[in-house]
Amino acid sequence: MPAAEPVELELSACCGLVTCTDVVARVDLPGFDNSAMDGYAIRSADVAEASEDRPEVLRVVGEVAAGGDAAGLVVGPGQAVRIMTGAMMPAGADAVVMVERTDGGVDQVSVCDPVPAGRSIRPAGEDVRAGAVVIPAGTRVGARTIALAAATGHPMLRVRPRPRVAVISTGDELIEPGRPLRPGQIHESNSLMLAAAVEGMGAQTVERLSVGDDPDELVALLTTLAGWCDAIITSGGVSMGAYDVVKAALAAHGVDFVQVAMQPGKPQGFGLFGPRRVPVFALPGNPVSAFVSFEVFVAPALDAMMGTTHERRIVRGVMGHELTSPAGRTQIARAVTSRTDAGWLVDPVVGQGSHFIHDLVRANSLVVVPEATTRLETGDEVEVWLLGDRELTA
Ligand SMILES: Nc1nc2c(c(=O)[nH]1)N[C@H]1C(S)=C(S)[C@@H](COP(=O)(O)OP(=O)(O)OC[C@H]3O[C@@H](n4cnc5c(N)ncnc54)[C@H](O)[C@@H]3O)O[C@H]1N2
Ligand code: MOO
Repeated sequence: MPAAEPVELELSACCGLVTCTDVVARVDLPGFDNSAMDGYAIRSADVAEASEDRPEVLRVVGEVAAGGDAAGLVVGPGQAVRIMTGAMMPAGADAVVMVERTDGGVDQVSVCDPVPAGRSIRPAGEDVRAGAVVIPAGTRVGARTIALAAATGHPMLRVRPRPRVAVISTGDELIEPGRPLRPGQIHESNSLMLAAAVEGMGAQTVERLSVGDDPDELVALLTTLAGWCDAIITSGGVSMGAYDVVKAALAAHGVDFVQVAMQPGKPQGFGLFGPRRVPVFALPGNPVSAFVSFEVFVAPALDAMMGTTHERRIVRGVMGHELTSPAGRTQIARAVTSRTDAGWLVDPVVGQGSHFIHDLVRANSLVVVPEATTRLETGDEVEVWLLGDRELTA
């Protein structure tokens, strides 16, 4: 999947995106020697003999707060300048004594402790030097990266734009959650799940729709969406049923429908639709199948469009109980995986059918059972993909 052309975006719009040039610090961090404490800038030699019983008394010759210019201030022998956290150090001072270790005086101050030279001073450039690469190209931007870019003087970052993704659920049986169900109907959940998964990756869900089993309507909708979206995800209608609308509608439009040796997620469709060759991921309708298909096929593609490689958190775990698996298909089982003293312990959830949404949410991981394995015993080693979210129910 080709990566999108880079754009310059304001920092506030960059969370979840990937940088495509090195970010070079425009300023030192800290930008100037400054105080780490509210207190007094002093000369350490002046307070070398100070104690609770015999405090050193210094004359306060000025005050500097954060944002104030200390250029006109000089601390001479026997003198102090009142200083606030983040304020510029005045010339002559080589340490700061925190206010709690003084009497807090305004015209003169009694200091109860000796402080070594350099105490409570944050030197210029201690954290970052101007000109240093602080955020390499290819970094996924998060809250902390945004802070670093801002602090080093960058209002914008060069990133790959958020892919604009349309999510379409298909099926005459689907009813918006909250609306009453007639016999045979169910609440639509896949479009909401897939839209959230898209957003969770840093991509953007620009349309979320649920349509019925009318092939012409679906083709017309995709034709419109493919005029401006970057990717389209459908769910349902890809299997062998008489009303499998996605397959019926899109097979004639360059979308291939295949059976993947995987469970869940056996029936899949993929193709490039319309003149803009927009990728269409036609996922199966069973909710667990749709989720696993997103993880396996869609997430890596969206990451590639955003200019990065999809990284899974893979660990080796040990089965906490047995699990059967279909022959000839790689099973992506759902499990609760926990870290123990002996390593990662893997407990597959009870409901491994493709319709068990509650058990999908109970799981915090996916277990990869190889195609040739039909049974895992307690104690067998397996590959586990830890899911990166914080969804966990009892
Ligand atoms: N004869 C065969 N039947 C089926 C096969 C097969 O090989 N031969 N494969 C099964 C497998 S595996 C899967 S997975 C499903 C995939 O079916 P579809 O992609 O055609 O999906 P639907 O039939 O439309 O729906 C399946 C199931 O999921 C529910 N669903 C659909 N969309 C949503 C939604 N947006 N939100 C919530 N639930 C949804 C739907 O009501 C069905 O229960 O096919 C098997 N059949
Ligand atoms: O592939 Mo289906 O997804 O086994 O339930």
